[in-house]
Amino acid sequence: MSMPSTSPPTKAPVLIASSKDSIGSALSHPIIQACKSALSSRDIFTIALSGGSLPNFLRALPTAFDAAGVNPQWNKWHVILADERCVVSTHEDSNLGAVRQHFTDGVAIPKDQVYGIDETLLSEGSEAVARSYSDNVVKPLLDRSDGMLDCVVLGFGPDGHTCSLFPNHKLLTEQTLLVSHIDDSPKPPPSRITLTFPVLNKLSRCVIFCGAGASKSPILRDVFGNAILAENDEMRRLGARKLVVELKDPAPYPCAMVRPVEEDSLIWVVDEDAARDGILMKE
Ligand SMILES: O=C(O)[C@H](O)[C@@H](O)[C@H](O)[C@H](O)COP(=O)(O)O
Repeated sequence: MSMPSTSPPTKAPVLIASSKDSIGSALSHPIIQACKSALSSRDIFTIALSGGSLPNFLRALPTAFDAAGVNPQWNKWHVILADERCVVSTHEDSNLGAVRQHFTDGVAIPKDQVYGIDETLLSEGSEAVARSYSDNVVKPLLDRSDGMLDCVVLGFGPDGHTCSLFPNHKLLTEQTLLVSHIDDSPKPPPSRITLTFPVLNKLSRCVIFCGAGASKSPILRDVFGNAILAENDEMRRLGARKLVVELKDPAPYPCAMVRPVEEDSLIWVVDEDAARDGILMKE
């Protein structure tokens, strides 16, 4: 289990999958570790998931658990959304819809342990939706999980946003709310709810970033400094390589501002296309 630390990390491991097709198995590795660690201490595994391209990568999880010889104990999983668009779950923009379609509908996580927004509040606006998600979903799960989410799996956009925390937006300075609303998201749709930095940096045992494709490469180039190869046999088996990279200061984008203070609690998983100009050239 990770030990509390007093200062944010200055380095992070990066797993580089050989292609977009194999990123799911590389991503599964730290999720399996987080799940094992959580279930060895508690009877519950709490995980927050982004939307975008991420849910599709999670399709690899059941096979990866099998290959690792680890029982996922799906009935103990509680899945929340790192951010959600203020739409009903059947809408094509719904992150819950994508998470269900690509991941949770295919495994034995009880449906009532995959937590969407309260759609009856949509007519009242995004602030009411965010408050309800905080009070009725996030806070109770934190209580059941000894005060911290076990695992948070995030995407990052070509502008460096993560969750619905966008560059230069006032939400970057939110200190109090666990879940906030946003009505001017530069990425459509404009109305959303999102976990905030207090959750990502103080109340998360493990944060995993995942992204594929050349559009992510300039972001990685700005976020990371020097890289050192830290390959190991386990990574080779997954068709991936492991580097340890410096995190540049000051953090240039919202995704780089995620620096959970627990030791070994931040990891990035990308494919070769995303890493090519941003990381590999610094090896
Ligand atoms: O609701 C959202 O818009 C997502 O949760 C968002 O934060 C996403 O993770 C990034 O935009 C990366 O998306 P891609 O992986 O599709 O580039």
